[in-house]
Amino acid sequence: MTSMEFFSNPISLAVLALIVSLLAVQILSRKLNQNQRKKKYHPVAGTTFHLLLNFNRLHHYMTDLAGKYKTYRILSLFRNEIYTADPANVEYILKTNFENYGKGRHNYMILKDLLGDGIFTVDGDKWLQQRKLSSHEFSTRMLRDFSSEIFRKNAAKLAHILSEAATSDRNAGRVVYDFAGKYTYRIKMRTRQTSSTYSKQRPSNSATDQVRENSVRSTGRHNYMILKDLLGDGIFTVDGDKWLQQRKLSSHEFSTRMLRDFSRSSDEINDSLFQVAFGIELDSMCGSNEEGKNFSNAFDDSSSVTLLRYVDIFWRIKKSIILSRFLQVTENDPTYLRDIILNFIIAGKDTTATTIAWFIYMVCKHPAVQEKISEEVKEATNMKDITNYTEFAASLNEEALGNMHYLHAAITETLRLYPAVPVDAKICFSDDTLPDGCSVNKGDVVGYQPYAMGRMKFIWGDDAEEFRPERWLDQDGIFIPENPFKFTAFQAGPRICLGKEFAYREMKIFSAVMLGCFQFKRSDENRTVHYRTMINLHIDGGLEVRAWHRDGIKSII
Ligand code: HEM
Repeated sequence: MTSMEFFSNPISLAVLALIVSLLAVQILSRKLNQNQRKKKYHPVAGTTFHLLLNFNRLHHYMTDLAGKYKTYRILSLFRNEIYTADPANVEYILKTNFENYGKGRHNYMILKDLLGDGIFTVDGDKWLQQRKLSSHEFSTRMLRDFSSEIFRKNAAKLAHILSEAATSDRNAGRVVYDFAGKYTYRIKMRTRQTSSTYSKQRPSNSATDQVRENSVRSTGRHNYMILKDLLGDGIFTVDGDKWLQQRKLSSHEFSTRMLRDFSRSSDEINDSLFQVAFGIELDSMCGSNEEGKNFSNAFDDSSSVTLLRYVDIFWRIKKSIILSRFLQVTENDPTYLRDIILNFIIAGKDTTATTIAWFIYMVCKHPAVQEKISEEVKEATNMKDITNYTEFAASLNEEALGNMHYLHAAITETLRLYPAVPVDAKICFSDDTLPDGCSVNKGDVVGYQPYAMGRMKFIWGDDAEEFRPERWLDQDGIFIPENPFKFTAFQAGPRICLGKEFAYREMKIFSAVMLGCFQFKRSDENRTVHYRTMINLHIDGGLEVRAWHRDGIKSII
């Protein structure tokens, strides 16, 4: 067969094509193998089974591994997990290649039942939108002043509780820890109140708007605007067709014998209404149902705030600055607003509460630090004799707080050793190589470890495990922040904690009031203090302390 005949024969051409493609596959796969062989991976330190076995002391276990390997792999059935304590790798995943490491579907599926589509669970545009809106809210002077006022008020309240315990010389119990929790719970109630109020804003379309316009005409726009946030388009706010429709429906319900008989058995109006309408027993009279009590209080507050609108000519301005941007964005999706709010509650609630508890634990272990903070607080507030807790708390203005460098350092040192978020996992979106030269694959979990990092000698020196606030101060006693990729308690990069300043303000006000007025000791110095393994680093079983009035402060109003 001549070459001409060979190339014009379809069978020989097909055979040739087959041989060429087989060769190509062989060459490619050899190259791929070579590449794979060239890839370097982090050392395997264990499996998820090992993490499970060490669950109760998980952070100790992971700290040991980080000390040994800096970055290591944990094998799991479905995906590799890579944990790093290496600041260069941390900077890379949190900042340099930020786009490639996010919450991902894995985190989203785990968290979404609790946190929905809030800032903690989403990536990309949805995250950016919430980040932008929240950053704006957090940077307002109004939020700063408003929150400081609440912190000071509640810190004074806490001082009264502690004073009572100190006077009666009984165990101050878990006052510190619980109060922090309760305080945030208050905020939660406020937020809930606001959210339930505002979530009454229904998705609007032109038809419903028209009905609304018509039905409010005779009540007067004035009343409607004042009442609609609390009462929406209910029977109290509307007229015309909308009122008639609700009136007819309710009259029918009210006239049924069943309703009459059922409601007769209840002897308290408020409660009965709830039971009748929704099947929920509020027990607002005896207060046995905590949720019911809180709901009733929140409802009363809403009612009072609504009435205030009739006399407060600034109510529209106030409304427009509270959550207004969030409301605009979520107008058609009340669930989204709920998610956003819930994420903020989760973000701010346990983080500061647990940190204050660890802080008190630390200053009990280090009485000299406790004394130094107390001195600093008195100096910064110019208060030699504290005679009134409320007055003292009120003296904790921005300037005074800004001068408390040692307190700032002690709180930061607490967070270095006991970070509220001890480990934080991202998902790798596409194959990548970390700065240490090791590869990570698409879908791998890549986590940084604030708890382990806070204890690494290669980051903090030989005294890494010691509580030493001085490490944060220069020779003039001025606080010097650390590289955020080494001190990762607040995360770092574009997704750094939004509430960092807010949290410091809150923690400094509470600590200043507590240590300015009282001396603390653990109730049982021999009891081992350990964390409980959960998302936030809680003290297992809480912290029991005793409080004494500081020199000269005995009975205080
Ligand atoms: C000691 C106190 C706090 C610590 C240690 C802390 C720590 C953190 C950490 C580690 C993250 C990153 C979580 C993640 O993306 O997986 C974070 C995010 C966040 N924190 Fe904080 N936090 C504290 C207090 C607060 C407070 C009081 C607020 C608000 C009132 C707050 C609001 C937020 C928000 C909104 C985010 C999400 C930021 C984003 O994804 O862009 N935090 N915080």
